[in-house]
Amino acid sequence: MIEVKEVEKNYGRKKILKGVSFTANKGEITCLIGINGVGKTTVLNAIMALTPINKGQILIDGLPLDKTTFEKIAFIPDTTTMLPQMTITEAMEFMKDFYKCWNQERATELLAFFRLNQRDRIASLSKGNAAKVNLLLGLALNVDYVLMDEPFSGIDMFSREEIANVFTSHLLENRAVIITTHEVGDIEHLIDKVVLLDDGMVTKEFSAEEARENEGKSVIDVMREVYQR
Ligand SMILES: Nc1ncnc2c1ncn2[C@@H]1O[C@H](COP(=O)(O)OP(=O)(O)OP(=O)(O)O)[C@@H](O)[C@H]1O
Repeated sequence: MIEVKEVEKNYGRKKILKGVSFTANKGEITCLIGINGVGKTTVLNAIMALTPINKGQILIDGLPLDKTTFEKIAFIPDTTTMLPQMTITEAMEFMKDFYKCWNQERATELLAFFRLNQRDRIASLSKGNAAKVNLLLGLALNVDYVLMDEPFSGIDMFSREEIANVFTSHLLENRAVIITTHEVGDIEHLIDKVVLLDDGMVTKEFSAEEARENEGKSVIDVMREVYQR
């Protein structure tokens, strides 16, 4: 389980996170939602210890962040992290050399899943295929926790559908996934838990299924109520 407890984060004098708390469990997809600049990426960066927090605590399987906890988490950013001249094969080889938990079999499966050509160079990829390569490189790691920052950003409808299919595949089974997205409609039916952020705080945390079944509300309906839009 990932536990984010009363996390506060300032950039200079600006308070970005003002006591954010939520949990993400294995076998569940937790979706962090909020308007531009509310701090969604900051939360993911804090979980990866890419940015220090000012207050609060983040626990992975009950333990504070350290070298061993990083081996349990894959971070899938919304930008390409590989060198543009690399081919997809070279990017995969780089990951294999760098991470002990690289799973080549799963990488090969993901190549086929996303119908990618491993000889293509990173620089030549469309935005949709670049996002799929990011997902491939992250999901091929044998880790329990996966953080995805805006995997659907700027991507056409068909690629978004292909990416959404990964959520119902065995590739995410038994993992805890935290995703940030503005394209809620694409994965609304796949989300287990929703964490709504506003003004540096969690304004609502709810089960998407319970909202659907008990109140007949979609995630977007609940968002409209909370944000009064
Ligand atoms: N390294 C940094 N230095 C200073 N301010 C930063 C830094 N990183 C982020 N911020 C600020 O922190 C706030 C939250 O940024 P963050 O990227 O976490 O928001 P977000 O919710 O992910 O936004 P978006 O939906 O646009 O991706 C923004 O006001 C941003 O300008």
